Order: sequence, then structure tokens, then C-alpha cells
Amino acid sequence: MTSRQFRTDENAAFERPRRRTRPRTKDRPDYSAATVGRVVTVDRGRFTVLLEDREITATKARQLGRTGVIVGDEVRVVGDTSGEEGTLGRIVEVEERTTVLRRTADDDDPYERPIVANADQLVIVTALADPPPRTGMIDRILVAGYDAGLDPLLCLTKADLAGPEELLALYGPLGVPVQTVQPGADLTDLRAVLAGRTSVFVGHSGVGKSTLVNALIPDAHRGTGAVNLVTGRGRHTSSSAIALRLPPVGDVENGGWVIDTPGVRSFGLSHVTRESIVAAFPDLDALTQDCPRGCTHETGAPECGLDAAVARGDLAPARLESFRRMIDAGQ
Ligand SMILES: Nc1nc2c(ncn2[C@@H]2O[C@H](COP(=O)(O)OP(=O)(O)OP(=O)(O)O)[C@@H](O)[C@H]2O)c(=O)[nH]1
Ligand SMILES: [Zn+2]
Repeated sequence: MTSRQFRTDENAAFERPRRRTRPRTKDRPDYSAATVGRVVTVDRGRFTVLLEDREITATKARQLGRTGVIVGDEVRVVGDTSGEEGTLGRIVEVEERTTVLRRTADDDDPYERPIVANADQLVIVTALADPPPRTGMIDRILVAGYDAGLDPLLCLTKADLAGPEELLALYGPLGVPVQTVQPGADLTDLRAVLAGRTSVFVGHSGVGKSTLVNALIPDAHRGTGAVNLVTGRGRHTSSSAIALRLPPVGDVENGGWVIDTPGVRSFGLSHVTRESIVAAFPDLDALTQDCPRGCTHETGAPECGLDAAVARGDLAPARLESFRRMIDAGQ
């Protein structure tokens, strides 16, 4: 397969459609034989794509137009895919995404920022102390994860400094699995829940996320340490997420992927709908069958079926309370 052949195909795609109604699939170049890889990081319009056995740098082909390419995307690449110094491939197609984790910069921001594609687990890294846990933030990240259809995992760091009891009481009733870590911790259990999956790690700056990622993936070399806010020096300052492959776990060759994201300060949720949060809890969803039409399920919502379920003994009050925190956070 020569690259010349691809170039010809690509030129065909540049021809302006004569009518807007032209079926999209007709005349579309066939890239089914193009090399497939995964976008592992993005830096100023340059994409690092991991192919089967090598990493290459690529740009986005013009015909992709405004189609975004984000970390985690599975893409088809043509052109020079040797990965040799100074070479550039071209991303010509983005495969359909299984999930998209989005955030808005703040709640008034109408612009959704897709940050990670194709993840299936959201690992919320929170320190038990120094800095103290911010439950409002955890709630918001959870809601973004539920909205995106990701399974949550709460990873509590600095367990040497404080106990997890309070957080367990808040998040246990939601069914969020919890892992605790501290310096020198045995990571066997954590590795087991990451194996074979693609897990996005999010957390506030300073919680020990880089320390944890480095412990999981010794050659990750994620920058750690206190942030010098003035110079920004002495640490990795990438603003993009980065996908890292975990080592095999026992017989499981695919140890999974960690997608490390830069420390988040805010997690705007203006894109989230109430329905998507409720849908993440099938048992509660079922109990809302008898709610009045348009019920918000919030505390005090008249005749909410969830209150009736608690009254009947079909729903634990603590679970309802935690669920309502999610609904409140999403508003
Ligand atoms: N006591 C204690 N300190 C820890 C633990 N994990 C990390 N630290 C310390 O906490 C500080 C912050 O750790 P980092 O790994 O840089 O935190 P981060 O979340 O990656 O922060 P950014 O790099 O700013 O995103 C460092 O001084 C670490 O040595 C832990 O489990 N216990
Ligand atoms: Zn209701």
C-alpha cells in the first residue's frame, strides 16, 4: 500500500459536495486499510498516536474539518507512519467513540469541552488530608462521569494522614467502589480494578495523582511535587491529558490504560441532564415510575416516588440522600 494511493483518495474528498444532501457515505474515500492507532496526547495541533509497535506524531487531515480529535480516540492514519524523527502522519478518520467525558469550564459556559474519548472508568483521586477532601468537587466529577456512562472509582490517597470513614459514609451508599493508598501501599487490588479497562484519572492539584500514576507505571515519569505558581517550573506543565499503558497484571496481558488529566480546578456541568444522572442508577430509575410527570426527584419534590420507596422500606434513606446530592450537583 503506497502513500501515493492514499493521497489520491484524500484529494477526492476535498471536492466540494455539489448538493448538501449528497449522501455522506458515497464517494467517501475508503480508509479501511489505513493504520489504526490511539491518540495518547495532544500538543498544539500535533497528536501523538500509538500504533501497534510505535509512537508517531500526526496532524489532522484537512478533510476532518472541525471534527475534534481528543486523547483516547481511535484514529486512522496515513502518510508517513514510520514514526521516525521529523516525520508526520495524517489522521484521516476518527472511529466512533464509545464514551466521551466532557466538562464545561464553569456552569455558565455553554461550550462543552470533550476531554477524553473511549474511557470506561473514572478514577477520582482525592487526598484524605493535605489538601482536605472537597466533597462538592467529588460530587461534580461523579456527575460528569455518570453522565458520560463511566463507572466511578474513588481513589483515596494519603491514607497515612487521615482515615476514609467520612468519605465512605458519603459515597458508599451510592455504590462507588473505594480504594485507599499511601506511600509504599500494595497496589495489587487497584491494579486488578484497572486491568483491561481505560480509566481516566482526575483530581485536584496536589492530591498525589502523579505520585500514584508513577507508582502504577514506573516509566511514566509524571512530574510531582509542589507547584511553583509563579514560575510553573520544576514540574510537567502539559495542559493535555495523556494516555499511558499499564503493565500486564498476572496472566492478563492487557493491564489497562490510565488517562492522566491535568489537575482540575473546576468541573462545570452545564451540559449534564437530570435524565442522564438518573439513568446511571437503574434501581432508582425503576422507583421513579410512579413520580408525577416532570418530577425533579429533588429533596421536597412533591409526591416523588423515591420518598415513597423509602417510606415502604424499598430504598435505604442514605442512598436516596447521596443520590439527591448528585441531582443537586448536576443542576
Ligand atoms: N503523606 C503523603 N504524601 C503524599 C502521598 N502521595 C503524594 N504525597 C505528596 O503530596 C505532594 C503532591 O503529590 P503529587 O503527586 O505531585 O500531586 P498531584 O496530584 O500530581 O499534583 P499536581 O502534580 O499538581 O497535579 C507531594 O509532595 C507528594 O510527595 C501520600 O500517599 N501520603
Ligand atoms: Zn421523583
